Amino acid sequence: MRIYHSLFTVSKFRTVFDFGEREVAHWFPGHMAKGLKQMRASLRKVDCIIEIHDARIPFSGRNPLFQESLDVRPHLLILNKMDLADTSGKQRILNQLKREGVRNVLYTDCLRQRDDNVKKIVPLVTDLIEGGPRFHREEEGQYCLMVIGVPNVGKSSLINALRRMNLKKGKASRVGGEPGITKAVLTKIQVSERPVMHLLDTPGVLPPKIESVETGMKLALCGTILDHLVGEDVIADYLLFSLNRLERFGYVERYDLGEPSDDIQHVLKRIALKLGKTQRVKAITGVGDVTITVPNYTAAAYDFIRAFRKGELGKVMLD
Ligand SMILES: Nc1nc2c(ncn2[C@@H]2O[C@H](COP(=O)(O)OP(=O)(O)OP(=O)(O)O)[C@@H](O)[C@H]2O)c(=O)[nH]1
Repeated sequence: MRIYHSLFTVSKFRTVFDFGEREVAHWFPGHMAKGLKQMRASLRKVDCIIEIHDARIPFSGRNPLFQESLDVRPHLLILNKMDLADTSGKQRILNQLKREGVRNVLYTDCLRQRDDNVKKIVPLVTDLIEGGPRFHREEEGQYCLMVIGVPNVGKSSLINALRRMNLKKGKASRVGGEPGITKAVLTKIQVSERPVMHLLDTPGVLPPKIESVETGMKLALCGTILDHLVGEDVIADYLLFSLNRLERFGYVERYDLGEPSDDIQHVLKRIALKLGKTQRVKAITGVGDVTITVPNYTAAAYDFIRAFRKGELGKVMLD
């Protein structure tokens, strides 16, 4: 990959992103918070909470709403999608998390067939549970875990990876439901024999905590908020801003741009032309109608965002 002169970075790129008058209040649809109450009820039956979040945003958007339940039980933070994250500053992140009281952290890639860190989860969780008092549940002799996190961070993928690795069979055997647990979290999946450990097979979906427009934009970039609520055009612009800020210039060659640019209209136009995403529109002129070809900016924005989410524009750390 070509190295672009850092002078370019200093002189031509925006140093701050103009978020305008955007309102984040509607970026998380209210109905998604509905599950929280249900989740709180089932948390009482849980010995360890596995919170999963996107490794590209270890701080942004994590929801502390369940924290009161955490006081009495161990908590493991899984930073997933590590294959998409720039983990060179891992120690800084672990230190900051520690200062915030988050001590148990594992990085995972749940799509990898055999991820060594996914393998570490059951032994680590066992240590955590056995190292602390199990209020109310001392008599049961079985451990129950719950996976929680904001949308699209890989909760289901983690559950599948745990099943794949620990059950050594394609499909998990289901164990009977318990009265008093809502239907949505009725099913438990065994993930370990010694000690007997179950996982509630329906993960808890938390609404992301969107404390600022920038947090919202990072969450959107990682696919945690529905794109259309934020707007693909502004997500694409924030992506361009972020790639330039992080000096991830893979997009320049991918889309034959020649040199980095900070102008999203210019970049999207080049993407559209490169990918053949153009539209023919009729224009009325003084001498009659003519058909002209114009770039499809929306389709180009989609491609740009999708390429980023697949890791094709390089690994990043957005926090
Ligand atoms: N690159 C990468 N992608 C992943 C990883 N884990 C999950 N994904 C992808 O992320 C997307 C979301 O994964 P899910 O497991 O459905 O996430 P979820 O948290 O259960 O999503 P919701 O049901 O929307 O709350 C899917 O496209 C997965 O293939 C990972 O470790 N790396």
